Amino acid sequence: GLNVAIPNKSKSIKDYQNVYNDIAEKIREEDEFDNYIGYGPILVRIAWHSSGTFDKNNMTGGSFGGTMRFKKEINDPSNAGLKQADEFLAPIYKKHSWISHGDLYTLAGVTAVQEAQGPKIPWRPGRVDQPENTTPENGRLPDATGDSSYVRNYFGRFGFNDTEIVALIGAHCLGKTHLENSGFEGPWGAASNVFSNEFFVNLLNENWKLQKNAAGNEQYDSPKGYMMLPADFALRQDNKFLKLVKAYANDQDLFFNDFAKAYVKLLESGIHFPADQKPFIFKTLDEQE
Ligand code: HEM
Ligand SMILES: NC(=O)CCn1cnc2ccccc21
Repeated sequence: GLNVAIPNKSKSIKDYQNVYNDIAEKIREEDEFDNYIGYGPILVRIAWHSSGTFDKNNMTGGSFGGTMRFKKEINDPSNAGLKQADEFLAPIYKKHSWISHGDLYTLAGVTAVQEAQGPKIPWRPGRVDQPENTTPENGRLPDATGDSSYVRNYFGRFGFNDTEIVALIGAHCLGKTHLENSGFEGPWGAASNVFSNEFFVNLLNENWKLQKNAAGNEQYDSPKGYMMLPADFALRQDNKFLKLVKAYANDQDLFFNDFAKAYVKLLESGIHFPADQKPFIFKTLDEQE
């Protein structure tokens, strides 16, 4: 059924900014993680994967219940590598255990985008931890080998349109694929921890070659050592997606605005918030110097 947010009346934006700051400082502190990419990208991924189990057809899954904390969900093969994000957040939860896990995972994803110089992501608390038996079954996250109709159909389960789909996948400007996690590898070039429209610029401008990687999976590789998943490349292979890819490659502000809106919609999928609950917009560490 529909999940109704229950904001903690005793907590203000100050309390949540403190959690944001602890996450942001820990990201800065532990900068050597994953060959100096840092924890930002996998915090974005755990926020997306905890939300990405939502299914509007039966109103199950999504970020509300914080079920990523349970073995069944974190051990989903689609979540390979995300235990490191969960372990990163454990001391944050220990210090602020008044927060729900659903709010913590999504707030971490907001913090990571903003601290990577990305757009401001308005965020609302009120997710309530649900018991282990509400954990959705494995297999609700997308397949990296999908084509454009697979991708459009997959995100249709959330009610996302083409603009929201292309904008969201632009988060692949962050981090990298790891053979041991997903069976895809790269980029060998400097994977980025700065949020930008580079994913779209590379997708359009690089000289891509489809080839088998060391795990025997096909991926697109470029002479500069960049890579794209088949599901990434699918955005070039559909006219409506391609139009959006070009728009974002040529206008980073447009990408930032559309990404912020779609990311909020993703992180809040399946949740009803009180009409009068205004979102919080957090300051970055740099803005609080
Ligand atoms: C068609 C949809 C998508 C597919 C098939 C997909 C697939 C993947 C795969 C296979 C990886 C590599 C994981 C690893 O090997 O460590 C990855 C990483 C990542 N994904 Fe996606 N993804 C999709 C959509 C999204 C969305 C909507 C977001 C966020 C809004 C996102 C954010 C990320 C980030 C930040 C990483 C890098 C993680 C790291 O550096 O460890 N992805 N994705
Ligand atoms: N800069 C790169 O070539 C890596 C970009 N990239 C493409 N698809 C991706 C999927 C996840 C993380 C980074 C990804």
